[in-house]
Parts: sequence; structure tokens; C-alpha cells
Amino acid sequence: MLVQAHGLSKSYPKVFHRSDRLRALLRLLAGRREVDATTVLHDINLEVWRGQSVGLIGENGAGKSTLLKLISGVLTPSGGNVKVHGRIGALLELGAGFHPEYSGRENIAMSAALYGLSSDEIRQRLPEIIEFADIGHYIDEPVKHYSSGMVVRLGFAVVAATRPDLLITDEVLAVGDESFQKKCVRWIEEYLETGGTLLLVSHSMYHIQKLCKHAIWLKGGVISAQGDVFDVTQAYLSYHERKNTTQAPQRAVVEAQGMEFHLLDVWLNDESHEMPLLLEHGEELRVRATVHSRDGRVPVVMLGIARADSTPVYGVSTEMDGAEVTLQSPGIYMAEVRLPALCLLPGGYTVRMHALDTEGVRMFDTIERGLTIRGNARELGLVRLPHVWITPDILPSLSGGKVDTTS
Ligand SMILES: Nc1ncnc2c1ncn2[C@@H]1O[C@H](COP(=O)(O)OP(=O)(O)OP(=O)(O)O)[C@@H](O)[C@H]1O
Repeated sequence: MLVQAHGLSKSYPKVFHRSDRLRALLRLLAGRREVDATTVLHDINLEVWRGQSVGLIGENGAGKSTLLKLISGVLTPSGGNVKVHGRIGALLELGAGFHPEYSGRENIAMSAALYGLSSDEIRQRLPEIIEFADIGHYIDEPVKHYSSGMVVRLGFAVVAATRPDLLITDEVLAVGDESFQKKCVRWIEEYLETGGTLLLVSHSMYHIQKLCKHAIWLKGGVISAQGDVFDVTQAYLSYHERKNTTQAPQRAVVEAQGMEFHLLDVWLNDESHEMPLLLEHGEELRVRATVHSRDGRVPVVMLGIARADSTPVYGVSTEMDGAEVTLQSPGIYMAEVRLPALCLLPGGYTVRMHALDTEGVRMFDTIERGLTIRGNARELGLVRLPHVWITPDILPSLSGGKVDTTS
């Protein structure tokens, strides 16, 4: 086991207002040491095994960064304890660990030394780290002149070169540009394939699902759910869906218009209204979406089907199938996918179309439509799978060759 946390908690003193500070000072002067505190993490029990990839999700202020800082030793717990049996590579706050006055090159040397690389190793790996960071002549400029993206590039390049036992990253993928994100995702995938362990904080469920097999949902400083990444992210997303239905709907529309890839509309069998589409079991489903691309780049479009209780059924994208989207007018693309003889069992489903960037890495927009499959079926589950019962009457024909399956 790589990480073991027992009853971990963290409190911060309550000193948000001037009056809080004054009260704290008066207490100290009166010889009382205890101060009012807010507990932001309560009784966290956690185990991470070697080779696991764990996503940490939750709303703003849920305590994700605090938990990562406790695990990486940047903060000390107020209660409980955490043990890490291995070398940690942590990408936490932007630029933490870099000296602003020194150049990128000098900072690489200092950070790599802190990670335990010898001066020979640093000299050997420097070109590879500089190549990974790929920030051109800025490598010899002081870090204080860097953009946030450049700082992340430098940080990731150093951590990648040191290949830690446990990689801890906090929203790193959200800062870099698309090509760097892609490079980081590829590096993390390779790192995991070769036995690495990952603890990743991200607000992007796409990245969490792509890189992690397990997930932990932190809510108000306690673990609300943990387990299989799809179960936990689905539970988290449906919690948000329920929450958002009680909020003003205009917000989503306004936000969507500022997006790089914005879904204009989604049609199920040529219908685009809010009412669920009614379909007989075994009929064809056609799903069409139009996407506005702010700078004209070609989007990746993804289709997802889930049962009404959020159980995922199927997901596929134009990128996975190597399918092209159609340019309709400047900046407007259309994607259509047809599912002949849809084998979903009768019930309520949600069809989702997602707009992603050209690389299929970042998800920008989602539109959902309801789908009701009608029909009489006593079978259980989500889909009707082709199958055959081996009955006495067809048994003799088995020796002759293949058996036809019913569908
Ligand atoms: N140094 C600090 N002093 C006081 N309170 C703090 C401090 N750092 C964090 N907090 C509080 O602790 C809570 C958890 O913060 P944390 O940064 O861990 O959340 P998070 O889940 O990472 O949020 P986000 O998604 O916004 O990054 C928040 O309410 C925050 O205001």
C-alpha cells in the first residue's frame, strides 16, 4: 500500500474578518491558546494501492486541495495521520516550489535536486526536461515572467523526469494549452501502464474517467462516495443535474455561448424538442448535432447513452471511429450517427451529445435529450443481446456446424 490515511482532519483558524483577528488576539493576551476554527476535512479514511489511479472530485471548497496537501506533507493534519510509503511527485499550487527570480533552467536543477536527482543525473536529463516543457527561449528567463501555462509546463516536465512512485496533481490539465494537455495525458497513461500511481484532482469528469479507475467524491470535507470511477462520477453528475434543475436555466446558455465549441442543437430522429422521443424496441435511432466552433477548428462529437438512473450504456465519438464531421457553413459543423435496430430494452434513457476539442481531450458542451423505448420485454438489464438456448431439438445440428443466433 502506498498511501494510508486514518481519521484525517484539518481545521483552519477562523480569521476572515478584522473582528476575528481582534478576538483571537484578546484570547491570546488572556492566556487562552484555543482559537475558533473551521474544520474543512473531517475523519478521512483512505487507502491508495501501488498501481492505482484515483480521481478526487467535488465542488469548489470541498477540501480536495487540502487533502492533497496533507498527503504530500505540505500541510500537517489537525487530527489523524497519513503515511506514504514511496517517493511523491506533487504538482499542487501553480509555481509552488519555483523561485521567481531564477530562470527555468536554474529552477529545473533546483527542483530535480529536491526530488533526489544527483547533479550528474540532472545534467543528463536536462535536455529531455527542457524538450518536454517546450517553452522556447523562456527557459532562460526568470520564472516571474512566465505565463501560468509555462509554469505548469515546467513543473510537469520536472515531475515527469523524476518518475515518482506517487504522482499527485491538482488541476494541472486545466491550465496548459491543448497540445500540452494531450502530452500530459499521454505521459500519465504511459506512467500508469508501467506501474505508476496517480492521485488526480480535476473538475473535468472527462479527464477523471480517462485517467482514473477509482474515484473519491469529497463533499463538505467528508467522503461522500468512493469506488469505481464511472459509478462515482455518475453519482456526482446526477447530483449536479438535480441541483441545476432547481437553478435558473439561462446561466448554462450564457456560459455555453462563450465556449470554444458550443452545441447549437441536437435532434433525435429529426425532432429537437424537450419531450422524450418515443421509439419501439428495435427501431432505428438517428442522432444529429450541430456545433459552433469559435475559431473554425474541427470539433470531435461524442454520443453517450445512459439509462434514466444514469447507468452508462454506450459511448462513442467521431474520433474513436475516425469519422469526419460535415462543415455546414463557416464555423458550423454537423455530426450525425445512426444506430440501426437499437437493441435497448424498454425503459427511459438519456441521449447525450458532447462537443470536444479537435484532439478529443477537452469537453466543452453537452446537450441531453430523453428517449423512451416501448415494447413488451420481460428480459432484464439494458440491452437485448443475441443469444440462443441449446434445446434438445437443435442439439443434433450442433455436431453439423454453427448454430444461428436469434437477435
Ligand atoms: N489557508 C487557509 N486558511 C483558511 N481556510 C482555508 C485555507 N485553505 C483552504 N481553506 C478553506 O478550506 C476549504 C477547502 O479548501 P480546498 O482548497 O481544499 O478546496 P477544493 O476542494 O480544493 O476547492 P477548489 O475546487 O475550489 O480548488 C475551503 O472552504 C477554503 O476556504
